[in-house]
Amino acid sequence: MTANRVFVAIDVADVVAARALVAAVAPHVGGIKLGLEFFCAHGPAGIAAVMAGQDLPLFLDLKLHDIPNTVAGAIHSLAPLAPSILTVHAAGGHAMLAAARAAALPHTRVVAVTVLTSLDDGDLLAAGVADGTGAQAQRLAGVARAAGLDGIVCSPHEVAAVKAAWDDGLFVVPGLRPAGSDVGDQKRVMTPADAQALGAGVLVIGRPITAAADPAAAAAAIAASLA
Ligand SMILES: O=C(O)c1cc(=O)[nH]c(=O)n1[C@@H]1O[C@H](COP(=O)(O)O)[C@@H](O)[C@H]1O
Repeated sequence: MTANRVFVAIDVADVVAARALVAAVAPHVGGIKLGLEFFCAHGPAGIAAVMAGQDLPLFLDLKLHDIPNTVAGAIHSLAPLAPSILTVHAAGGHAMLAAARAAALPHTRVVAVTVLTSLDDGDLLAAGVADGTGAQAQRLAGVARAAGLDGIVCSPHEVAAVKAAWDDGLFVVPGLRPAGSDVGDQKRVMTPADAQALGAGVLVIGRPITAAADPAAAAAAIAASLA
C-alpha cells in the first residue's frame, strides 16, 4: 500500500473523462478505484486503457456476489487486470468468499463489502436484520475473516470495532465527506481525517473529488487534511 491512503472512485462512464480525472488527481491520491459504472460501459479493455501508463494501484470494485463457481470464474477472467484490491459481497457466504480468495492472484487483496454505506438501521430492519448496521458489519467481518479474506469494506462508524477484533485486516472505508460537502446517497458518513484516525486503511473518496470544480485541488486539500 502506498503512503497516501486515498483511492479516488472514478465513477464515470466515459474513457476520456476517466483518463482526464486520473491525470488530474494522480499526484494527490494513492490509488484509483474503478467500479460498476465504468466497467459496465467499457469492460476489462476500458479498465486497461485508463490504467495504461499509471503507476498507481488499481482497486477494481465489482462487488461480486453469486454462487462460488461463478464468482471464482469471474475472478479468473479478471486476472489480466491484476488488481491490487478486488471487492466481493460478504453476504455471499463462507464458500463464496473462500472461492474468491482462492481464485484471485496472490497479490490481489480480496475484501468483502459488509453493509453498504448507503444503508441505515431502518434499511436493515426492512430486510429482517433487527440489531443494526454495527452488529451486522461485525458479523459479516467475522465471516470474511474465517473465509481467509484480506479485509472488509465498512463505514467509518464500524471500523474501530471491527479492527479491534481483526488487527491485521485491510479496512477499506467509503462514505467519506469533507466537512460541509454534499452527502448525496450516503447514509453512514464521516470526514476522511476522522476515518483515518479510527483506523481506516484505505479511504475511498469519489464525488467530493470528481464532482469538484477543481478535482486536483479537492484531492490535494483532502491529502493535506490527512497529513
Ligand atoms: O465497495 C465500495 O467501494 C463501496 C462500498 C460501500 O459500502 N459504499 C460505497 O460508497 N462504496 C463505493 O465507494 C464510492 C463512494 O463514492 P462517493 O460517495 O462519490 O464518495 C463509490 O464508488 C461506491 O461504489
